Amino acid sequence: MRAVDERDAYANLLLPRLLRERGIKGRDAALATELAYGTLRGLGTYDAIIEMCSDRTPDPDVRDALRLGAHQLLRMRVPPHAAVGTTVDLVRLRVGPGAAKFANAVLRKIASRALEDWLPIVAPDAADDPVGHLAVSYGHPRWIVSAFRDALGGDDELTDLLDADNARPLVTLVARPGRSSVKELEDAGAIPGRYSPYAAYLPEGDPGRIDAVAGTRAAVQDEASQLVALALTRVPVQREGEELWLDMCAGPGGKAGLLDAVATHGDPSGFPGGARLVAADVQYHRARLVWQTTRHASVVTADGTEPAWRPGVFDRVMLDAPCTGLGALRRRPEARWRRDPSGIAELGRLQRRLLGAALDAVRPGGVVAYVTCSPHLAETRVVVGDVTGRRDDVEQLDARDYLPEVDGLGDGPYAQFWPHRHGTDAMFLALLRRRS
Ligand SMILES: C[S@@+](CC[C@H](N)C(=O)[O-])C[C@H]1O[C@@H](n2cnc3c(N)ncnc32)[C@H](O)[C@@H]1O
Repeated sequence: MRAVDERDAYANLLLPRLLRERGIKGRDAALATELAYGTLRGLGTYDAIIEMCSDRTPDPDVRDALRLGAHQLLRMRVPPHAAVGTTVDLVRLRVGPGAAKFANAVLRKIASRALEDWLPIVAPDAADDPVGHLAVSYGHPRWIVSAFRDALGGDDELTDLLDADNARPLVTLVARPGRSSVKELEDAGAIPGRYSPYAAYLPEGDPGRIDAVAGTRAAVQDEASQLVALALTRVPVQREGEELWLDMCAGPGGKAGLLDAVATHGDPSGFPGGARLVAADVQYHRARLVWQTTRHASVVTADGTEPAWRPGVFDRVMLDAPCTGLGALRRRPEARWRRDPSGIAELGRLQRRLLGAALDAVRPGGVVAYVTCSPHLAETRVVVGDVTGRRDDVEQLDARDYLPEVDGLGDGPYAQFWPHRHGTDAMFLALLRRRS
């Protein structure tokens, strides 16, 4: 908690390391993970309740301990005396006896009500301020609730989505075609995925212990990430001989890993195999990760907006654009509090430039997949609409036609995945063909 607050650490990277280093395993590791991730997700709600119960602003150390205590008292089945006792002990140890007394008083007030009784007190009234009400009740910043509501086109599924964001996601694996198989992952304890022919869900345990994952023949990859890459490979393009593909923003290499395998070995439900993949990323260290993940791809460090390749040479281009990542909040517990809507305009300019460059890179008749791991309209439809509106050489395909195994992707021509509908990240896909 302190590392996340003080040095912007990523909890999902730091915590597994801390657990390993300290030899914390099994149920203790599960408890520590729920404490850290659950507390970070619910910060907005807990801070509002803590403020209501305190007569002064707590120091950062004390505030983090109170947040941990609030999560145990309000959302976990920890007995109240244990939640209060351990939190007070922690404050005494880290800060001192005065602060421990203060923490004890605040926690006792928090413990006096259940979460459903606190929410009407701390959250704005639903009738006056529906977005503010949901923001506090479901632990999301207000601007994100608004963005989700706009992207969903209304309120009907909004609470389902916010709930899904607060739930622990299943670990999804991809068995890279030609290199591993779902059967191999099943033998290691995974369950076949719902949509992607290469997906398997791992109900428990560390994916790193699976041989196929350790050997990069399989990897951890969200199912929607797999499907948007497969959709790009399923669009027919007329070409005799080997196709040339580009993954323009490839780091760290999730989609490139799958594209590389399909390019080489083919996909029984679509592409027959026989393509070469060029994978680029502007950051050298991210390009290196792509290089480690792929087998046959040519990997380059390159800025997609200042291409290192000739225009009009690729048959298929994957543009998995840098974005806010609002579609993957369930994976990164603290991310929702760190993002800031002011960054969207600048990201939007980069997304437009990259999409223009992707369309220039593809040959007439070829196809571009524009993908974001965000459902925010300013990063999805608005970007695609602006860029295609300024060109007369682009035809938008109905992306849903290339994902026949998945329902509920929206009204088209885009495909929008949702955590509450599909159990995946909220990934967006537009498929654009360059006119011949
Ligand atoms: C959403 S991530 C891509 C994730 C990747 N496709 C995967 O599946 O693992 C976006 C990537 O774009 C890269 N990027 C940002 N600006 C870029 C640019 N101008 N040219 C190329 N890559 C860029 C970032 O370094 C980052 O690795």
